[in-house]
Formats: sequence, structure tokens, C-alpha cells
Amino acid sequence: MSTQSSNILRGLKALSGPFPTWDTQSLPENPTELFLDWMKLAIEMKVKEPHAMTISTVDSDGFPDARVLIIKEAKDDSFYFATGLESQKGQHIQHNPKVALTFYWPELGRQIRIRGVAEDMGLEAGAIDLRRRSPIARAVAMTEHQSQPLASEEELERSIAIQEQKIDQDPDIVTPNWRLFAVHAQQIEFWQADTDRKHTRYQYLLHDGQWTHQQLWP
Ligand SMILES: Cc1cc2nc3c(=O)[nH]c(=O)nc-3n(C[C@H](O)[C@H](O)[C@H](O)COP(=O)(O)O)c2cc1C
Repeated sequence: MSTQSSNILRGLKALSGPFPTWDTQSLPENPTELFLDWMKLAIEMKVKEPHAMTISTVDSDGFPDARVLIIKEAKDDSFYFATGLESQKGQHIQHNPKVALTFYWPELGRQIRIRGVAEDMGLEAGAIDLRRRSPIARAVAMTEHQSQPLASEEELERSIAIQEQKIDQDPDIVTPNWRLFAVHAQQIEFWQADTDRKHTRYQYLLHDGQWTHQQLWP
């Protein structure tokens, strides 16, 4: 593909629709309400994994990084996800809690961009989230080595088996490393694709506890 990648990639279609209509005459004052409306439609339209989002962080050198996560809840202008403190993103957030969340639902031609500050919700919130995960997901989380170099598959299997045994012996057991984070939004943009590229964008901004919104050029 390398020599002809430009031809191949430029030949692919993007944003060909059809897309849902978006009535911008009656936008809600609060962006979480609009987020939940859009999420509801994405679920109804059977978008695959509509709750998957990209979270962007920066490391201690200011170098950005991004990866996909699952959103666990959205309420009161805060957006929740769970991860290990030892992971790269966990380290980045402890150094700099400013993050961005991005959703893209190709079937709807919709993108949502959220910028905010991540807050660690503490031991108990992390424990509750961990106990709600499937037994195997819980055992993997409890290995407490996310993002660290892995010497061999055997090392991984051995470590998971140890954690499974611990969970068998004590079904309530958790690791303090697994945490639930809330991203308190300060800016949220809703983007609706248009097949003629006259995309519709509305940006919500939080000032002194009040949300305002404005339309942006496509
Ligand atoms: C659809 C999807 C869902 C994911 N959900 C999570 C999640 O909820 N928590 C998590 O820690 N990693 C999740 N991951 C894995 C992350 O993308 C990432 O590989 C991992 O968290 C390590 O990232 P880091 O090294 O930047 O910390 C998910 C990946 C995908 C593709």
C-alpha cells in the first residue's frame, strides 16, 4: 500500500451520509442534556460501541497522547471513565489533569469534543467500578501493571491466575490502583457533518458556572 497510499486513501469516501437532521433552533442551555440526546440516538441507531471515546492527555514534557476508553456515566457536566493509576494515562493525569474527550459516530456523521479537568473520585468510587467489571476484566485490572513492559505471555497468565484466585477467596477484594475519574467539562463542541461539507458546529463554553453557546464556522 505504501507507494500508492495517497491514491487509495484519497479514493475513499468520507461523510457521504445520509445523516440525521439536527434542529439547532431549540438547543438546550445545558450541553450534558444535548450529549445525552445524541448518545440516545446513537444507541437507537445501533452505532457500534457508541460509548467508546478517545481521551487525550499530555505527558510531563507536554507531549500529547491519546487512546480509546469507555465512558461510564455522564451527569452534571461531568464525564466518567475508569483506569489504573499506574497506566500511562494515569501518570499523565496525575501530572496534568487537563484532558480532552472525543466521540465520533460515523453512521451519524457526528463528533463531540469535550475539554475539561479530570478528578480522581477516590478509593471507594474506584472499588465500586472495579466490582462491576466482569471477573476476567477485574482480574486483569488487579494485576496493576497496565502500560508497563511485559516480559512474556506466561508472566501475564500467571499474574491473572493469581488475581482470579484472590477474587475467588474474597469476592469483594479490589486494588487501590483502579480509579474512577470524572472529567469536569469546561468546553463542549457538537459537530454535525453535512454531505456538502457545510458542517454545523456549536460550541458550549462554561464561564462562572454558566454555559453559553455559539455557532462556529465549519
Ligand atoms: C473500545 C475500547 C475500550 C477500552 N476501554 C478501556 C477502559 O475502559 N479502561 C482502560 O484502562 N483501557 C481501555 N481500553 C484500552 C486503552 O485504549 C489503552 O490501550 C489502555 O488503557 C492503556 O493506555 P495508556 O498506556 O495510555 O494508559 C479500551 C480500548 C478500546 C479500543
